[in-house]
Amino acid sequence: MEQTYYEKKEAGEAAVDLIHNKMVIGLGTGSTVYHTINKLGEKMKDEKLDVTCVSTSSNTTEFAKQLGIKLVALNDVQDIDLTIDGADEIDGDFRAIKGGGGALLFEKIVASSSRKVAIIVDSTKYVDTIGAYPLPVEVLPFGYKYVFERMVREGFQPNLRKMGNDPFITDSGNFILDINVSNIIDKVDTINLEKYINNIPGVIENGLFTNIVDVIYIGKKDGVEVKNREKGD
Ligand SMILES: O=C[C@H](O)[C@H](O)[C@H](O)COP(=O)(O)O
Repeated sequence: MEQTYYEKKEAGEAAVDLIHNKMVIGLGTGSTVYHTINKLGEKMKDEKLDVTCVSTSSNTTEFAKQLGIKLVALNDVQDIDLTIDGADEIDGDFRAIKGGGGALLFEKIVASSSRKVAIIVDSTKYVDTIGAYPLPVEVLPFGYKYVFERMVREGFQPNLRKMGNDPFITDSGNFILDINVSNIIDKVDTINLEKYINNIPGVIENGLFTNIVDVIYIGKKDGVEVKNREKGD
């Protein structure tokens, strides 16, 4: 088994231990959460676990349905007990970059609605400082060129994400600009950067998750390391 795959599986499955009967669970998106969803499906059958889930993407919805996992719309729950999701990068300050798969908008809304957020990653994604991974920014197709040009002027070196020859379209019908924040991430307050980008007219959301993550599960070759955020951080 490839090392990264193994680490994703270990981390994804370990986080299922956080799920208990009658909980409302936010299910993230991607190849790491795939293992969480799969394991949850098994646990629901084996232990007759009764949980209700909220999905963050059409892909996750499809997979969870195949496993018979009970899904409800976010608007139909009071709040979410726990969300489990992957990330493209995360650091020791519990700052993450998400959206490599294009699901950042629903992921951020679901994570923001959750009492607890667990991020599951393989060891390559746990870094000293986030920023090497391009930051996904979801933009409205209307006038996206304005946002693009502004990003160029401000040194963010944007790339319009493509699917073949066409723009990649998110589940909400928007485009994604992948921008470079590697030069500034250490020079600015990332909470302000997250807000600054979202304040540009036409930007819907960006993949910086600066003040949301409570616990990180890192898959490693010799097991899973769990890092809990200190209260008050
Ligand atoms: O849009 C996608 C999400 O933010 C994913 O959670 C993130 O890209 C990590 O995905 P994966 O677990 O497939 O590496």
